[in-house]
Amino acid sequence: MKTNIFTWPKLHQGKLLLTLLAATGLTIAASFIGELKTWQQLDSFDIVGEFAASLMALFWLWLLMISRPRGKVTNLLLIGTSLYWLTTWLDLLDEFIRYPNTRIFAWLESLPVPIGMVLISIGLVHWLAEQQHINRQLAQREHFQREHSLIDAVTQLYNARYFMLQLTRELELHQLQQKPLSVAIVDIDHFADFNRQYGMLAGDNCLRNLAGMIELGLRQQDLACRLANDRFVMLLPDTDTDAAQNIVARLLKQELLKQEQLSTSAEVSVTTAVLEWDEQETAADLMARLSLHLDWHKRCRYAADQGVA
Ligand SMILES: Nc1nc2c(ncn2[C@@H]2O[C@H](COP(=O)(O)OP(=O)(O)OP(=O)(O)O)[C@@H](O)[C@H]2O)c(=O)[nH]1
Repeated sequence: MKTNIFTWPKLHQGKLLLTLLAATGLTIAASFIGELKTWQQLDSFDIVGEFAASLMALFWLWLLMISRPRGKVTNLLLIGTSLYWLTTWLDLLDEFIRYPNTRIFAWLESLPVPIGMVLISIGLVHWLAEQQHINRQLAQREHFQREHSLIDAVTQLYNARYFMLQLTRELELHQLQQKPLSVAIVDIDHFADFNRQYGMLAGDNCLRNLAGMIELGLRQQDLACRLANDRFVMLLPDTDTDAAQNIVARLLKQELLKQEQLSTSAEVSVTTAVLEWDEQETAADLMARLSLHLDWHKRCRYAADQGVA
C-alpha cells in the first residue's frame, strides 16, 4: 500500500497543536524580548542551513505522527523529536532576532537538544523491542497458518482435515437424499523402503505422481486428499461399491506410476480398499472401518507375496 504523507495525523493532532503552540509562544516571546536584526546582519547561508534543519526535524515529527499508533514508545519519540524541532526553530529565529543575554534563552537553545536526543534514543530502544515482539507474533501466526492449512505442501492435494470436513457434510446430504456414497483409500507399499533406497526427493516425486494420477482419474464430483504419509483417500458421492471399485481400478491402470519406475528403476505398487457408507455410521466410524479394511488387504497381499517367494 502506498503511504500518503499528506494524511492528517488525527491520532496525534493534540500533540501537534501543542508543539505548534509552543513554537508560536517562543516566537512571540523572542520577538518581544529580542531585537530584530538589520538586513546587513543577516547571513543567508546560515538562514538556509537553519531553515533546512528545522524543516527536516518538522518532517520527522510529521512522519512519526502519521505512522505511529498511540502508546509509550510513540510518546517518547514524539516528545524527543518535538524538543529537537523546537530547538532548531529557536536557532532559525536566532538568525533574525538577537536574543537578550539572558540565561533562559541560552538554556532554551542548548538544553532541549540533549534531552530530546535521550528521549528519542530510549524510544528507539523500545521500538526495537516492540518490533521484535511483532516479528515473533507474525512468525507464530505464519506457523499456525501453515500448520492448519488445508492444503498438503508436497502434493498440493487437500489434507485429512479438509477431507473429514467434506465427508461430514456429504454424509448429512446423503442421509437426506438416501443416496449411496463410497470412500476409497490408496496406500503405497513399502514406501519407507523406497525412501531409504532412492531418497526423500524421489519419494516426494512418487507421492506427487500418485496424487496426479488419482486426480486425473476421478470424476468432477469426487474429491481426493492426502490422508497422511503415503496414504490417499477419495470421496465418491452418489456411488455404490461396484462403481467405486471400477473407478479405483481404472485410475490405477494409468501409466503414471510406470514413470516412477523409469526414473528410479523402482517397483512402485499400491494397495487399495473401497467401502460403501453404512447409513448408521459417522464420518469417523467410516474412516476407521476403511483403515481396518486397508490393513487387512495389506496383510493378505504381503502374505501372498511371501507365499509366492
Ligand atoms: N518422501 C516422503 N516420504 C514421506 C512423506 N511423509 C511420510 N513419508 C514417509 O512415508 C513412510 C511411511 O511409512 P509406513 O507407514 O511404514 O509405510 P510403508 O513403508 O509403505 O509400509 P506399508 O504401508 O506397510 O507397506 C515413512 O518412511 C515416512 O518417512 C513425504 O512427504 N515425503
